[in-house]
Amino acid sequence: MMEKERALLAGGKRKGDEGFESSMEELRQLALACDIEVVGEITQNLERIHVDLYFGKGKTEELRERMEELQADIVIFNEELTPSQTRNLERFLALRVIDRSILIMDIFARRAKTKEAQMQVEMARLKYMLPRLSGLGGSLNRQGGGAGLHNKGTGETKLELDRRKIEERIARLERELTELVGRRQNQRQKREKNEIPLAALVGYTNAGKSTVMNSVLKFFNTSGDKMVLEKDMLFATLETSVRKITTKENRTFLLTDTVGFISRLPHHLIKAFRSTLEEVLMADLLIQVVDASDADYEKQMTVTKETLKELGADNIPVLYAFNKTDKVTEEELEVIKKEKEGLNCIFLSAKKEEDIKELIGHVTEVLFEEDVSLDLCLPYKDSKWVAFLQENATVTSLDYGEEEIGVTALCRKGLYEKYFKNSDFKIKN
Ligand SMILES: Nc1nc2c(ncn2[C@@H]2O[C@H](COP(=O)(O)OP(=O)(O)OP(=O)(O)O)[C@@H](O)[C@H]2O)c(=O)[nH]1
Ligand SMILES: [Mg+2]
Repeated sequence: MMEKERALLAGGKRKGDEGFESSMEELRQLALACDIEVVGEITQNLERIHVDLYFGKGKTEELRERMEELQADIVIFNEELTPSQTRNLERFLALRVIDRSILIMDIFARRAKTKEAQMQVEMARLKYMLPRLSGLGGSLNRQGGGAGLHNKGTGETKLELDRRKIEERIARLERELTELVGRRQNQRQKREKNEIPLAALVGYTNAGKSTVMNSVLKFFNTSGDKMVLEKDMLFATLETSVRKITTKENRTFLLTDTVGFISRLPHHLIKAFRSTLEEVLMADLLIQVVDASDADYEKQMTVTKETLKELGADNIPVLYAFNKTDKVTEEELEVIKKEKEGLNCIFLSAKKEEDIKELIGHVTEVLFEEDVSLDLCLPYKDSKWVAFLQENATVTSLDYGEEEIGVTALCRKGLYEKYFKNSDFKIKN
């Protein structure tokens, strides 16, 4: 078996950064998920980040000593380092220096299963690498006899070549991704035409989105749609999956499971996954799943809110689903309830049938609140509209008369306006 890399974690705490300790713990989890052994941690209260080495000189010296002492192979910083910080630190420590972004991208790369997710991760990694290439170039130059970074040596030529190759690869990935996304948008347009409402499960990684999705499938679906992966690990889900849900009242909507968010998500990754998360932008309702049993749930809600904003999804109504209530005491629950008074929220355990039913009750209430009730008399030549309504609305009664078919149905406002409002149909009420 290959020996695991031994890592020292490093982080600087800025004034007022309440979530610092938990983000260090999260960094540890991220390292574990990358099969890295964490041998120690070094932190400091920082007034400001130093441009050249992240920490000040003294602390960096201490870092070097600690690494030697613990026989660490790498150091992992808790936030994204600039290309020059990485370069300077690697020179100073003579060891590999990585950061939180690399870990997250590495995990995404391991978990990506679909072609699209793999391409997105590759693109994020290449974009991260591009400005950092000169680091590699630097070492090439050193091999070539200590030439400086800006000298036109053989190293520089090689560097240019590498850079061009990467740029070409990025351009190609971008083209292919645009094509894929275009294809998906077509599917989406079809859906829009049908006016089936869409609710998206969003939230922090490991909050229980996929578990909620599976429970909904279990308790509401008869068509045996495929379950999604739920697991106690960071970023279990990397692609969005959409499933059709039909309630007892015969109301149909789409539910989508999405990639989880995390604090300090690498910027390139957000951009790369934006197309996947476009499902979220299309949603009529966001169900934000919150792990109520996590001491950091507040912070996680803030991060989710910020990420949604960055994606441009901050104008969609949100239903907050405080999950894992089976893991918290009555008292703790009361505190959260008081704290969140006034928010549109619901408390549940994803594993309890009655809770899931209540959740779906709320969801349908929001999704169908603007429904219009239709009462139509259709001549037999227009009977195809019966099938249309059966497919796209909730038909509540059908009456086959001698000349006409009487149909009553609940349909979405958009559907009503598009097909029925200004039509020649005889509308009863
Ligand atoms: N006790 C308890 N555990 C839960 C509940 N909901 C989810 N879990 C557990 O929490 C872990 C994470 O669940 P997932 O559904 O995979 O979380 P996720 O939000 O989809 O996570 P990512 O896909 O990584 O973003 C799993 O081990 C679940 O079994 C709940 O209501 N109660
Ligand atoms: Mg998931």
